Amino acid sequence: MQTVINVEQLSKSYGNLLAVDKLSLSVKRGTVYGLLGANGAGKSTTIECILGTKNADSGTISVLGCNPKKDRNSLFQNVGVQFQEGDYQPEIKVSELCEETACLYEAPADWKKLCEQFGIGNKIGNAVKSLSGGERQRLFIVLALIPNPELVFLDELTTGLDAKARRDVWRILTELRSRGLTVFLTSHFMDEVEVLCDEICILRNGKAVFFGTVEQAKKANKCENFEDAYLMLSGEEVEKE
Ligand SMILES: Nc1ncnc2c1ncn2[C@@H]1O[C@H](COP(=O)(O)OP(=O)(O)OP(=O)(O)O)[C@@H](O)[C@H]1O
Repeated sequence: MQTVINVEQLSKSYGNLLAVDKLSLSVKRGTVYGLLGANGAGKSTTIECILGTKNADSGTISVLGCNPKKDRNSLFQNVGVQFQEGDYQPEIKVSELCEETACLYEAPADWKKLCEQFGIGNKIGNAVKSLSGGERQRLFIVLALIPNPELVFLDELTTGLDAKARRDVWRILTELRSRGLTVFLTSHFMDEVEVLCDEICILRNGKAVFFGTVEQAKKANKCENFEDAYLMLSGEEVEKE
């Protein structure tokens, strides 16, 4: 299977704080990869270094065969990114923001269809700022998918979504994966990780402490429940006696 993301020995510090410590990982095409860890573990910093929006101190990164620092244009066309809060004009409508985004890409997806799929089809005439938190979150996933990307980064995928919206997002992502999309996500919801992720990496204070599948994490820690295994590995809960 083709490798879509390859990270070798990535390190990044902020002053004295080592946020990412010699991290190496690789992601295969058509899979969902979960980067997990407690608040402050280094997930967003890793994603920003992979995207080239932050400078790593050391290490090598390849995304879709490109160097994210040097091949920005080619990556921009093929990679989608979900932002937590967008940088949009205050009065802009959903339709306008989608249209403006679609104009930036050579082969954009049908944004109206995406809005329908994500349950905000009836909101396209509304101002973005008037959307509820969960609706805005869904809009940001739509915006990430408008490029028709080969690879999409979804940071805190379903934070703020209600139960039905989360299930809908899972269903759509599973469908997109079956059509070859590669997904790199972070999530604090272990039920979501269990449903979606083919492989995971758990970070603890910037260091990778586990690579593998959800099943392997459970087995290695003798846990029936993945959240228990995750809490032990991530250091969010003291290990069992
Ligand atoms: N610009 C910055 N300047 C200084 N410290 C930073 C900066 N950005 C992040 N950090 C610190 O680096 C560490 C890793 O942060 P990062 O945002 O990567 O964590 P995270 O795993 O994404 O956390 P969360 O789950 O809360 O989003 C944290 O201790 C954070 O306070």
